[in-house]
Amino acid sequence: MKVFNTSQIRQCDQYTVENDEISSIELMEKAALACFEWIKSQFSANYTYYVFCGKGNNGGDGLAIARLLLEENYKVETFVIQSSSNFSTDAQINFDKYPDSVSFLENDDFEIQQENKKIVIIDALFGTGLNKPLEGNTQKIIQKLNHIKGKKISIDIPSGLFSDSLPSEDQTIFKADVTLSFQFYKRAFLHVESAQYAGKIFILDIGLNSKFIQDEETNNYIISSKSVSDNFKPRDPFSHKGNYGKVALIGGSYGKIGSISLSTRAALKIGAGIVFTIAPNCGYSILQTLAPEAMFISGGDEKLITEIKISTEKTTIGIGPGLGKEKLTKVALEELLKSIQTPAVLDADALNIISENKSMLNLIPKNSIITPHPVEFARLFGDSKDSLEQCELAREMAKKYNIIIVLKGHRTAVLTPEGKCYYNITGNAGMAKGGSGDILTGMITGLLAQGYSPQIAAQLGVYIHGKAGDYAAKKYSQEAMTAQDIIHRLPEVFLNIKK
Ligand SMILES: NC(=O)C1=CN([C@@H]2O[C@H](COP(=O)(O)OP(=O)(O)OC[C@H]3O[C@@H](n4cnc5c(N)ncnc54)[C@H](OP(=O)(O)O)[C@@H]3O)[C@@H](O)[C@H]2O)[C@@H](O)CC1
Ligand SMILES: [K+]
Repeated sequence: MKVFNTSQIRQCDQYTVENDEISSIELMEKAALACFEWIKSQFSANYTYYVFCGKGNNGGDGLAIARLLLEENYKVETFVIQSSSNFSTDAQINFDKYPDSVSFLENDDFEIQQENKKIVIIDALFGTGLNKPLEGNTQKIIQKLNHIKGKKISIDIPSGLFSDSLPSEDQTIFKADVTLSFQFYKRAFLHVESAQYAGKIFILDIGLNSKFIQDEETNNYIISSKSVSDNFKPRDPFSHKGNYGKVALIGGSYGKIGSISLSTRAALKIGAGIVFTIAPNCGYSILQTLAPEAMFISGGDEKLITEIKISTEKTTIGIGPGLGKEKLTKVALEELLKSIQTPAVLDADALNIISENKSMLNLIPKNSIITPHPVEFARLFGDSKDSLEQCELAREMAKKYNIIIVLKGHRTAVLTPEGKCYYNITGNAGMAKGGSGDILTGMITGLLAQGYSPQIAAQLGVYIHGKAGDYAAKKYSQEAMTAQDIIHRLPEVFLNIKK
C-alpha cells in the first residue's frame, strides 16, 4: 500500500475529480459519510457531539459530518473558528447547507458541559492544508480541547500535525483517541513522535482514482496483509525438509543462551526445514531441551563463541542474539563474514561488534538483512535528530552498503538498496520487551532459508512477527505477554494468511 505526501494526495484528489464522475463536493460528502458511518458503528445516540470546524476543506468535512449526525437525531453542537480566511468553496457549501446554527469561535471562551454527559469531540479544524504551526487563538482552542474529558476523533489528521514532517516539542496539536483518515496513511502516522497524537488510526476508502494510485510513484509503503498473502508460498504437498532450507543461528554466551534459543525456536516455528544452533558449550543442554528439533554445534568454548564451524555455502546464517563482544568472538564473526557469499541476517551484538570496527560493514554480504533497534543503528551510522531523519539515513545506508535494513521501532521500517521504505503496522507495545528482537531474527532467517528473497523475507518477517504479537496480546494482554508467547501465536497468523 502506497504512502503519498500531501502534494500527491492533493493531485490524486484533483485527478479523481477530473477523471471520474464525481465532483469535489460529492467527494467531500463521500468522505463525510464514511466518517459518519464509522462514528455510528462505534457510538450511540447517548453521546453529545461537539464538532469543531475550520474554514478549509477539513472544516467542510466537519460541517457535513455534523449535518449527517443531526439528520439522524444525534445531539450536536457545531463550532467554526472565526478567522480572516474565507471558507473554501466546498466548506462554504456545507456551511450553507447546515440545518442548525453554529457558534463562531473568536477565542477559547466556549463551554462544554461535561457533568453526567458522554461526549465526543470531533476535530475538523485543520487537515492536510495546515501551512504553519498553530498559534494565538487556534492554539488556545486546541489546548483547551486537549484538557476536556471525552472521546476525541480527528478527521483526516489531528489538527496542528503536518502530514509529512515531525512536530517540534512545543507545537500544539489536537490529541485524538481515533483518527479517521482518508484513503492513505500519512507519513506522520508512522513515526512515534507524531503518531502519538493520532491514537488509533482507521483508513477510510473514499474511492480516489485507482489508476492514479497505481501509476504515481513513491518510495514509501505500508506492508499490507494483501502483499503478505500475495508473497506467501504455501508448502508443496510433495516436498521434504530439504526444500525448506538449512538455517544456522549463531549466538548466545554465558547468561544469554535464552536469546539464541528464542531465535532457534522462531526459525523452526516459521517453517525452516533444518535448523542448527551454534552456541557456547554451556548452552548445549538448554538448547537441546528447549529446541529438540534443532541440532547443536559447539561454538568452541564453554562460555562464548570462539569458532564458527559450518559450511556457509548452503546454509542461511543468522548471527548476533546474545553473542557478546569478547575479542575471540569478534575474530570468529570477522572470519565468518569473510567466508559467506550469500545473504545473511545480522542482529544485536553482531552489529555492536561491527559498530566498534566500522570497516567490517564492507564485509557484510550484499543483500544481507541487518535488524538494528534505533540505538544499535546510531552506533553503526551516527546520531539523528528524530526517527524520520533516522529512517532517511537508513535509506541512504541501505543503498550505500547494498543491504536491507530492518529499523526496529514503534513502526518498524524495512529499507532496501533501491531506496524503498516499507513500514510495518502490525505489532503492539506488549512486544517492547526483551527477547522480541531475538525472535524476529530467527523468523527472518527462517524465511530467507525457505527461498524468499531477502526483501520479502524481511517484509514477511516483520509483518508476521507483529501479527503474532497482536494475537499474543489478545490472549495474554500486552502487560503479561512475553516474547515466547509471540512464537506460540504463529499458528493463528499462518492460518489467517492462508485464508
Ligand atoms: N484527500 C482528499 O481527497 C480529500 C480531502 N478532504 C479534506 O480536505 C482537507 C484538506 O483541505 P484544505 O486543503 O482545504 O486544507 P485544510 O486542512 O482544511 O486547511 C486549510 C485552512 O486552514 C487554514 N490554516 C492553515 N494553517 C493554519 C494555521 N497554522 N493557523 C490558522 N489557520 C491555518 C487555512 O487558512 P489560510 O492560511 O489559507 O488563510 C485554510 O482556511 C483534508 O485534510 C481532508 O480533510 C475531503 O474533503 C475530501 C477528499
Ligand atoms: K483535523
